[in-house]
Amino acid sequence: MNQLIVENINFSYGKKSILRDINFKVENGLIGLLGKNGAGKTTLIKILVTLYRPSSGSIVFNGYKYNNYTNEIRKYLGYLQQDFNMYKNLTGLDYLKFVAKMRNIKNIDEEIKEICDMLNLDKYIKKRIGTYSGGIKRRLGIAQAILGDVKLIILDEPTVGLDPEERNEFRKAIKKVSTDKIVIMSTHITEDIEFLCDKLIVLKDKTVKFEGSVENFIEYNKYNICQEIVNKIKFDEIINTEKVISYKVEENKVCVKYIAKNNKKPAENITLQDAYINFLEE
Ligand SMILES: Nc1ncnc2c1ncn2[C@@H]1O[C@H](COP(=O)(O)OP(=O)(O)OP(=O)(O)O)[C@@H](O)[C@H]1O
Repeated sequence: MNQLIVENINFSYGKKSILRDINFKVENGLIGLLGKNGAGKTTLIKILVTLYRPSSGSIVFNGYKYNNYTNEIRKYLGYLQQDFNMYKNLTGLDYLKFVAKMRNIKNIDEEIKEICDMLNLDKYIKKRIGTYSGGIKRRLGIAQAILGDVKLIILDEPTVGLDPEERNEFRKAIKKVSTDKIVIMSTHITEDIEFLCDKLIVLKDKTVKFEGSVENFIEYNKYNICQEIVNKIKFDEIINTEKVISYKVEENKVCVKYIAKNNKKPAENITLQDAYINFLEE
């Protein structure tokens, strides 16, 4: 079992404090890192991939302390950055071979074949990257991130710009990859992780405000969400007086969910998105 322990991390850009007392512990599986735009996800990711050094705190991966064993840790790291771009004139296969050589991988052909099978890339791999759709490019991005003996994979907003079908393909691929590795994926889109991630880490006010399962996150928030089925007149009243999370029009009625602190009858069928909107309001 792989293990990443982050303790009391602080980080500032100059005098601007971005992350404060970041603590969490993760093991194998898919971990969703959720936070609003600007919450500090990319900054935290750059620390986790050893590009930035925190001003204080410690990170330990499988017993290796980040500050003391940066080179060892890099051998186990796979990273897909937010603005990932590849050489358009290379084929996917040439690109993966290039990455494999840089990482000193021995059984290059075997390993590339295995990864392409897993990510359904075989059909495209001999074509030039310039001809790929956004979704295939992103899957090639994952392929390069998992080549070799990587055990900690970090993906920064990997679903941005993908259409719904590509998102589904991407989700299937990433779930497969995360069975025997730690995969941390940042996003501000709750749908990306709702039914997939084994653990959720939510960044808010510069720190980790929640760490646990999606189910626990929903449970934690549900007593602040009220659901009512009302007529349109009542709905107009609610929308003017309450913080509405979501609503659905059903014939002459509207099913509306809104924030209502400490309410004894929580809404049913609360989604991660509903819970997250309430959490951001707190
Ligand atoms: N190089 C930098 N110098 C100064 N401030 C920065 C720098 N990079 C980011 N910031 C600021 O740090 C904060 C956190 O940015 P970061 O990119 O880590 O957030 P994020 O959660 O990844 O957001 P997004 O989803 O928009 O990428 C923002 O206020 C941003 O403006």
